[in-house]
Amino acid sequence: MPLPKPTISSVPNRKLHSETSQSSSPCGEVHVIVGPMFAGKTTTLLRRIQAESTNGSFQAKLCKNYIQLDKAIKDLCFTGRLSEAVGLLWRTRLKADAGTYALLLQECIFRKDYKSGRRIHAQMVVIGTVAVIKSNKDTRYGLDSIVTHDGMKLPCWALADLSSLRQNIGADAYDKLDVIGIDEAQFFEDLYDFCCEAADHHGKTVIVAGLDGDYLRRRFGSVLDIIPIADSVMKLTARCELCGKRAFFTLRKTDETQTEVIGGADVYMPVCRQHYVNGQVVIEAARSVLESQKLQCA
Ligand SMILES: Nc1ncnc2c1ncn2[C@@H]1O[C@H](COP(=O)(O)OP(=O)(O)O)[C@@H](O)[C@H]1O
Ligand SMILES: Cc1cn([C@H]2C[C@H](O)[C@@H](COP(=O)(O)O)O2)c(=O)[nH]c1=O
Repeated sequence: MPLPKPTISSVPNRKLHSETSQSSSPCGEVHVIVGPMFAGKTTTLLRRIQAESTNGSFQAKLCKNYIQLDKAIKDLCFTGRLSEAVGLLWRTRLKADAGTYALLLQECIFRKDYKSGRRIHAQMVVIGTVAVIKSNKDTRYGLDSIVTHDGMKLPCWALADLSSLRQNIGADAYDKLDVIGIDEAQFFEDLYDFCCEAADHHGKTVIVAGLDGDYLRRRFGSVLDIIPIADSVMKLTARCELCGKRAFFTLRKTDETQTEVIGGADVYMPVCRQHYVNGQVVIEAARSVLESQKLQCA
């Protein structure tokens, strides 16, 4: 006996853009990506954002013009003519469908064409697909982009707190958003409240990337607090800088003791358990030598 044809509404946990209004179907999703520094959290966040945009959680209205535009852009992308594809989108002043924007963005990132990427991202925010946010405490690569350790880059909103997103992009643009990506989540104090509201009441898919632990392996910010409200949790590992094994922890190389110290490979390195323990011993020893030298000088 043939199975009944699946309808859009039978697809679990997926919504059309028109269903995301706050009054009708408010259910969104929360996905959490954690791990030590250099584990690929930001890279995974960028990939998931692209995948979400292509998945069809948001659908632009299809009409003849859109279909032709999408096909033309895709053909240009697939034959490596990215700048022509971006130019075509601009000249026609039509909205492409979400998958096409995602493809363009992916191409821009892949070809390191950040100028076009910025324009595509701005357009995606306006038409209502995705907003990418990072903490404005992360000043390592400038404030207007999230950047991976190997140079992938995406324009973003650098905010002090998540509750200011709506005000920054405007209520209309916020309502149209389907996907919200948050990087450096450990620095946002209002992470829990924001994720609850955005996913439970505003129907957003929220993808969160951040450090679960600090350099002393203590919980960092509110990242662990959102595990109970998450649909999925992904714990990534890096490579231990000292032996190449899987690295679960981040070792701080300097003698600063405050929790928040912005930095990259100059200050931190990912390490396995063995080298974390050894490293802590070495750092403690160095610290006490320094302390005693300071006392002698005094
Ligand atoms: N020790 C390391 N282990 C794994 N990746 C590393 C390491 N050092 C540098 N990298 C680079 O960092 C990239 C991951 O960067 P990113 O996504 O920004 O990580 P995260 O956001 O978790 O800090 C990797 O693809 C790799 O090129
Ligand atoms: C371990 C640890 C890290 N930080 C800071 C250092 C960086 O600026 C970010 C993490 O960046 P990444 O994208 O995960 O590479 O957090 C800190 O302030 N305190 C710490 O203990």
